[in-house]
Amino acid sequence: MTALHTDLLVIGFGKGGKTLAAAMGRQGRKVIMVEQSDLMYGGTCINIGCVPTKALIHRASVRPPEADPRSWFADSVAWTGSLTSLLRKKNFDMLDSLDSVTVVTGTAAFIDEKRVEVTAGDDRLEITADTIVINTGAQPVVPDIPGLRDSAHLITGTELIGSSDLPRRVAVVGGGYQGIEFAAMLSHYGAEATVLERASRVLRREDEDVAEAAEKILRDQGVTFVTGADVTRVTDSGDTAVVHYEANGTAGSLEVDAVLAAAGRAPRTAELRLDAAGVRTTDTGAVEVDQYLRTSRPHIFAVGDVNGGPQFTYISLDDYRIVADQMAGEGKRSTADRVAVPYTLFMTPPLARVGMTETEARATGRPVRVAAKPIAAIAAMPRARILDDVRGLMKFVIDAETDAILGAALLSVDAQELVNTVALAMRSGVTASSLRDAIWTHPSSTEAFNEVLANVVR
Ligand SMILES: Cc1cc2nc3c(=O)[nH]c(=O)nc-3n(C[C@H](O)[C@H](O)[C@H](O)COP(=O)(O)OP(=O)(O)OC[C@H]3O[C@@H](n4cnc5c(N)ncnc54)[C@H](O)[C@@H]3O)c2cc1C
Ligand SMILES: NC(=O)c1ccc[n+]([C@@H]2O[C@H](COP(=O)([O-])OP(=O)(O)OC[C@H]3O[C@@H](n4cnc5c(N)ncnc54)[C@H](O)[C@@H]3O)[C@@H](O)[C@H]2O)c1
Repeated sequence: MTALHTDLLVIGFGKGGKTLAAAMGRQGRKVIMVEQSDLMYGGTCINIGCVPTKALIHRASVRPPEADPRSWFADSVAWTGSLTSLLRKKNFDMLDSLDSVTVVTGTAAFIDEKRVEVTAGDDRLEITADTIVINTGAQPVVPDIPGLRDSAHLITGTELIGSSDLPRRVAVVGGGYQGIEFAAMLSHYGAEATVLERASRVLRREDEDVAEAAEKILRDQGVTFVTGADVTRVTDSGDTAVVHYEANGTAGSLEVDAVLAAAGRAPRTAELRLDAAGVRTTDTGAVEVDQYLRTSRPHIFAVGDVNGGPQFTYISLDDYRIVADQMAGEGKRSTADRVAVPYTLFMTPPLARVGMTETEARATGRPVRVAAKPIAAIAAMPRARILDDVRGLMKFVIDAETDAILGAALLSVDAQELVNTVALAMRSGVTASSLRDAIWTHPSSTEAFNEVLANVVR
């Protein structure tokens, strides 16, 4: 077995790890990046996550009327494949072009707290490192439903976006981010999508008025929701599967071509042999870290989905900043600094959120003011009419005493961009009145803030 020593070993080509590898490599440190698959250079987001899903969602919205939806789906999958290949190559080159960085393709596992073994077929490589960063991401959870794991019709999101064959009828198990985005996307391509969600409603993190508005848009578009659903069994029957469930005391079943597992993603640690290194995990199977992302072994860090934090690419990127600050900065940055972290659910139009919901704000006991308006009623936002989509609403939750913005829910065209302005305002202490009275370009979606923030509804 060959043995190497390096300053920094990164396990997994995710967002935080690759950014750290490039930054430390540019500073002249010796870095080894280990990635288990050459189809995953660049990690989940660009290969099987954010980028391909949003590309397919976008392509669904630009289908020419004369194009057959199924052929358009196949074309879109091919187009998306070219895009991810391009990004994968750029990501590989970003590290490979640095003299001090080596990319090793193989699966990493700890031998002890300083030594890691990388395996690729019969090849073995032993690496020792001063600092080790675990960035192995997460993997889909397939719920333990009788018949599901053995069903020939079970698919994950990765399989769905890699196949040019659009399933005609799909049961989506789980109504979280993946469930809703995939169901919305599939229905845009003409498939029948039914979301089976265990909880009593979808989007349960959102205020009821916001969740209802979003759900109505999805239902109008053709997505079916079964909430309070206990999926009891999946049985294959030739070319189709039958999904049996109980919801609100009633038994039901669905015959479908595919059953999509969208019931969450669990930290990926199984292959790492963390025990050998003395790296502890939490009850949920994540690598246990402190606010500086150090594991129970101080020279080993964990960044991204594997450390059990919010599963977003930009959180993995911020994890990089914290570890880089530990390795080469003042060591002050921590997860505790994070304020007003926004997120976007990419339905059409998108639902973006930041800060507290109205329910959360009222639960604090402070006086709360709510400013809101349906998009169709906002005269100062012709942008939505130009894009021919006036669905949705905007809602701001404001501290009635201090005028501070406590949170916002934006269900509208461009919401994925708008929310970043609101988040920056919240972080910078910009008041609701300042956001309301600011000068914005025209025609833009941001100018809606002039009108919505002036419309106090309660
Ligand atoms: C369908 C889907 C859509 C999403 N959409 C969004 C979105 O719109 N916006 C957003 O912010 N987030 C989105 N996410 C979440 C986002 O993709 C993840 O939070 C993010 O990619 C996590 O990055 P990471 O740094 O944790 O590692 P990852 O990017 O997951 O990288 C981990 C890497 O480690 C490798 N690896 C694993 N084990 C080993 C091992 N033992 N040895 C060597 N290599 C190993 C894996 O092959 C992988 O390449 C989406 C996720 C999915 C699945
Ligand atoms: N736009 C984005 O930012 C985006 C998009 C996709 C994924 N992601 C990330 O990926 C992560 C994983 O997404 P996800 O949607 O798989 O997970 P999730 O945790 O968001 O949602 C999983 C849903 O499945 C339900 N569920 C679990 N078991 C079930 C069962 N047996 N039957 C019915 N319902 C069941 C849960 O109640 C939950 O609502 C998310 O947490 C998110 O951070 C982000």
